Amino acid sequence: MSVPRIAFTPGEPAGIGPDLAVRLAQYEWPVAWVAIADSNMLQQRAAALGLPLQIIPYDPHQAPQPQTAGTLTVCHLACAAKVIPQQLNNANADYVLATLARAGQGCMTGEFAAVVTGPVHKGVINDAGIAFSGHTEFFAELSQTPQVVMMLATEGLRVSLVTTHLPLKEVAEAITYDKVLRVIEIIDADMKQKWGLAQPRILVCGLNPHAGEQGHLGREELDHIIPAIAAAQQQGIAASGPYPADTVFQPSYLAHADTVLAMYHDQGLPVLKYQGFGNAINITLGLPFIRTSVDHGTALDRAATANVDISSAKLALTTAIDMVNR
Ligand SMILES: NC(=O)c1ccc[n+]([C@@H]2O[C@H](COP(=O)([O-])OP(=O)(O)OC[C@H]3O[C@@H](n4cnc5c(N)ncnc54)[C@H](O)[C@@H]3O)[C@@H](O)[C@H]2O)c1
Ligand SMILES: N[C@H](C(=O)O)[C@H](O)COP(=O)(O)O
Repeated sequence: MSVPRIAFTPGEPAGIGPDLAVRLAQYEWPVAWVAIADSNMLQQRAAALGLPLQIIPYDPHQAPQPQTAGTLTVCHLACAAKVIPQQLNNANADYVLATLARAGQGCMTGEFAAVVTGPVHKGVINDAGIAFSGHTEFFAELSQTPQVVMMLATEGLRVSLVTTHLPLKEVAEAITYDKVLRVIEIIDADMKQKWGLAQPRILVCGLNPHAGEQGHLGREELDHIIPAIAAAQQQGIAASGPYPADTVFQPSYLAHADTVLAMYHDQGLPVLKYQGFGNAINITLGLPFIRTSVDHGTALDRAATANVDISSAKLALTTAIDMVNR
């Protein structure tokens, strides 16, 4: 059986992404994983951390081999400016996006079986004059996928989102029948495929307090969410709701859920991160390839220090491997 090859993008070079790459490389892995990054910058980070690192230049024509401890295969893309850990520099924004594009294109051609992403700094990319809201939207656009779904998962809880990185004042307008139904369909299909669940149970939140209180606190439930749930049910999908978001995150509801579908970022993710920050991952559903990610940001203050928890990065890589094998 051939060894899968998985791309890893460390993301923002001044943040902890390079630390994650160096520290993951201290372990053996049953797959070939290829860091798409500046190899000099990674070598410097290893030196700053006092860790051994043998960089192997990536050759796409060589048969993938399981990664041995202390080695890191690197597809070298050069940073535009010298990287100083903990100091953002918008001169490197294009470099960060080039690493994502290289990984996404490699996934689409079958060169990589999956991509695992480290954290990027959305602010510095926008400061460089490039409109960017997140990996989720970037990979959707790159692969010309009209709708994808952000899901974060930790032990005992998975939260999916209808809208992702959208200003709050635009959320209500974005909650439409078509969008909610399509998101439910993607979750159903992907959870069957990626987790092997026969009938994923999707608990759908309302948008408004108390799920709209029969229209007295907003009409999005009556006009869009309830009809979308009904249409999904007619297709045989185990979607239910809408549930008030302040009620649904309780053990009695979660016992009957494979995922909770929140309407917007900060309706669902604070609960997930309260439960599992550092031991959770982010997965993009609906893409034509597998993408998993860490659950945290660039943690600039910790770059090139010993105070970096790599649990989420490990989980993102092992989950990608499981998904590839499935
Ligand atoms: N996957 C991603 O690309 C991703 C995810 C979330 C946030 N971000 C971006 O990261 C930037 C900073 O965001 P933030 O400050 O809200 O969140 P953050 O996750 O970077 O930091 C929040 C807190 O958690 C700590 N922390 C984070 N990861 C850690 C780790 N692995 N080990 C130890 N401590 C850790 C940080 O030091 C900080 O105290 C923003 O630009 C945001 O957009 C990116
Ligand atoms: N919304 C994510 C979180 O809070 O963890 C994070 O911003 C990353 O999103 P992307 O995977 O789209 O970059």
